[in-house]
Amino acid sequence: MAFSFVLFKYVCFLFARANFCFTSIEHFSDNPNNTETSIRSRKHPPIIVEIVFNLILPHILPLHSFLHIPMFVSRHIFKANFRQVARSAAYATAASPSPNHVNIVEVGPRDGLQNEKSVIPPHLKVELINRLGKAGMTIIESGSFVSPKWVPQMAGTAEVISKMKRLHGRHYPVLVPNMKGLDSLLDLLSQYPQLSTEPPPTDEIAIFTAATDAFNKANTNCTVAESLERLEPVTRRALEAGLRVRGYVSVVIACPYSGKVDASKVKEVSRALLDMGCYEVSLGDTVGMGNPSSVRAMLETVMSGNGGLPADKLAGHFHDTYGTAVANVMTALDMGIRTIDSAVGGLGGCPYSPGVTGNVATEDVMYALKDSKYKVDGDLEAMVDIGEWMSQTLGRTNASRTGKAILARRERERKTAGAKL
Ligand SMILES: CC(C)(COP(=O)([O-])OP(=O)([O-])OC[C@H]1O[C@@H](n2cnc3c(N)ncnc32)[C@H](O)[C@@H]1OP(=O)([O-])[O-])[C@@H](O)C(=O)NCCC(=O)NCCSC(=O)C[C@@](C)(O)CC(=O)[O-]
Repeated sequence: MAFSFVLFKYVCFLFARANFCFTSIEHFSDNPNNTETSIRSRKHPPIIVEIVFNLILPHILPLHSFLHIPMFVSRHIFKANFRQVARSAAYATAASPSPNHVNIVEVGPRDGLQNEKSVIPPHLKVELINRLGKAGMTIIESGSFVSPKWVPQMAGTAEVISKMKRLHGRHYPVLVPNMKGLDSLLDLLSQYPQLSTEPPPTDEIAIFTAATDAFNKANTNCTVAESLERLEPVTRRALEAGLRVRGYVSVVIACPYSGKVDASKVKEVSRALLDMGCYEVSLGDTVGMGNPSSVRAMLETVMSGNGGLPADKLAGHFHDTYGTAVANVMTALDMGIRTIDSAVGGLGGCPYSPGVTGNVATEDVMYALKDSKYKVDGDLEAMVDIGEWMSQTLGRTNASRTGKAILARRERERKTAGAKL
């Protein structure tokens, strides 16, 4: 009997300690500069469980009880404060090991596939994401919680992100256009046990708007101002749920409906997204008409003058319609930007920009930065294999110049080796 009593006391104590550790993780993860722990700490036990285990039981069975009251109080005070901080301060896309480390946001599974003619089965998307993770991609945009009536290719995202292999320390953002999309995502996340050692399906959403009303109406059926109004509560709720929020501004150079874009509008919309709580804004040359000179001019306007945005809050997102995407990436890097969106095999297009070709190929970016002062994560040879596999599977031409060159080199080497035998 006495033994059982002591055992019970220790179980209570251990539970309280575990709860305290868990609380500490949550405080830490709410620190916006920490990107690693947030995935394990979206929720905490119901308050009644805490009261029983942290306050009542330790007093009935007084063991380290002096610790529990301050723990309980601090937990509930700090929780609110850290959330405030999270909203206004900044995450980094990833903790960059050096000032010349370039973060690649691999957008192939989302931006790359959303414009395919046929609907791609979830298992194929899962396979693509798994291969990209294995090849060392650290941020993989994995799908969209948008209306399947608008973008049928993104249907099944919940299944994809539930089934893909989630690697620790990686991020798998998904696009969310409105509260309905966020509701669906949060519903899914609520099914994952809070103390699981498995990362949840995602810890990040991306919201999107544009620099022109015409494009935004075609893309999301509302003006830019209306979209910002719609996205503010979505962002707030996502941050409260412990998710990272990234923003996109489309058509930063040219709009397929209204022509040349005023860069000061790009600056204004980007600022609005950062003020809302986005940790970073990706500037999309959606139609791929930019060249180094227009990209530089746009970035100069966005980054300088009154309310200029810092380079570490911006990312470059270039489509390759005119073959200038790699040059535009180099221009953005030269201007201090260190996050680039790209898609394996140069997959992509945009459903609301007819004629637009894919994103800059990840392989081409990796090759362009090889032996330079810039460093990127990932295995180029493995990415070439993935780009070729995906292109063949989709029955499309591999759009990566580097991919094709490396495949040709391998073929030559294979023939030379065969001839020697
Ligand atoms: C924003 C809406 C929904 C407005 O579309 P809407 O028609 O105005 O919305 P609604 O609220 O009237 O709803 C219409 C129907 O959609 C449903 N619905 C509504 N929301 C959702 C949702 N989240 N998930 C699932 N279903 C949804 C809703 O329930 C309803 O269903 P019904 O009653 O008719 O059966 C729509 O315009 C939309 O989904 N647009 C998404 C477009 C898109 O995904 N574009 C591509 C991504 S952006 C991009 O590629 C650019 C980027 C980021 O890569 C950067 C660059 O290159 O520039």
